[in-house]
Amino acid sequence: MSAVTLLDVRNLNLTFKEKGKELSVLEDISFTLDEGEFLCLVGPSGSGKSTILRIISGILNEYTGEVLYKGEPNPQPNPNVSMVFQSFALIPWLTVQENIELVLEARGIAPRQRIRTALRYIDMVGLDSFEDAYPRELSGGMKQRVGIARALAVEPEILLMDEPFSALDVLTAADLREQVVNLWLEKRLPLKSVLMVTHNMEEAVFLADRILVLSARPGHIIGEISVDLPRPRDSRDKAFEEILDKVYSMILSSRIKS
Ligand SMILES: Nc1ncnc2c1ncn2[C@@H]1O[C@H](COP(=O)(O)OP(=O)(O)OP(=O)(O)O)[C@@H](O)[C@H]1O
Repeated sequence: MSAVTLLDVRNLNLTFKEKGKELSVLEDISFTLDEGEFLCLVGPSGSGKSTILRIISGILNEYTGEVLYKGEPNPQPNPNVSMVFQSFALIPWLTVQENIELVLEARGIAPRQRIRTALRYIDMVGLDSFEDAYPRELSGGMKQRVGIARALAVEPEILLMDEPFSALDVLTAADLREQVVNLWLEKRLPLKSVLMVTHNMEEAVFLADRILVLSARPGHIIGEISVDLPRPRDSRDKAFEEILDKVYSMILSSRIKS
């Protein structure tokens, strides 16, 4: 039985207009995200990776093309989609719990339920006893745990992640990567699929079922690589290295051609 397609992105084109100049950013981007899939988008800086996430999350809507969610036009915003940001995007004057409750309030969840849900997700990301801390009191890794808890607390089917680990030190990033993959694999949550943007090819091979490689701006998809490796993955395995080489070669060959 083939998997249900959650997102169907068709022929996205986007040109930003700034100070009378046109900047073509996305060129004919088409891909799908299936139920149960972890999909990574990699590509050079400026290739439009974040722009694709912003379109899917409904923040940007000046594109041409289509985004379908389960075969229907993607609602803007789509309550089944939430996002984790590279810069954490926490509100500095709110505590950990209040940061999470805020998104629940925006979704119309009643106060008591908000408290219960926020505490459950704070616990899930390993931050129990930090409910009352302010962002300034937290390390980068802890801030991103809050970012992840906040995104999961609205119980999305699709998690969008925009370079979520790139501002963290190597060990913290490795730890959080593993936790995210476990939360997704455990299937305890309504979360079905993840679409993640990263600069880090090794991270993509570690996490993804499938990697889409974007060209330099204007971004178009130059290739797709399936990562058919058992989990947990080890970057020192030969099969891992072979796939990583494929990703690098695809990016390098597109640079040589352009
Ligand atoms: N609102 C905007 N107005 C004008 N140009 C924009 C706007 N947002 C993004 N851009 C430009 O669009 C291009 C793509 O940006 P985007 O952030 O999507 O790329 P990216 O692949 O995510 O880059 P990076 O990996 O560096 O984060 C860049 O050249 C950026 O400067």
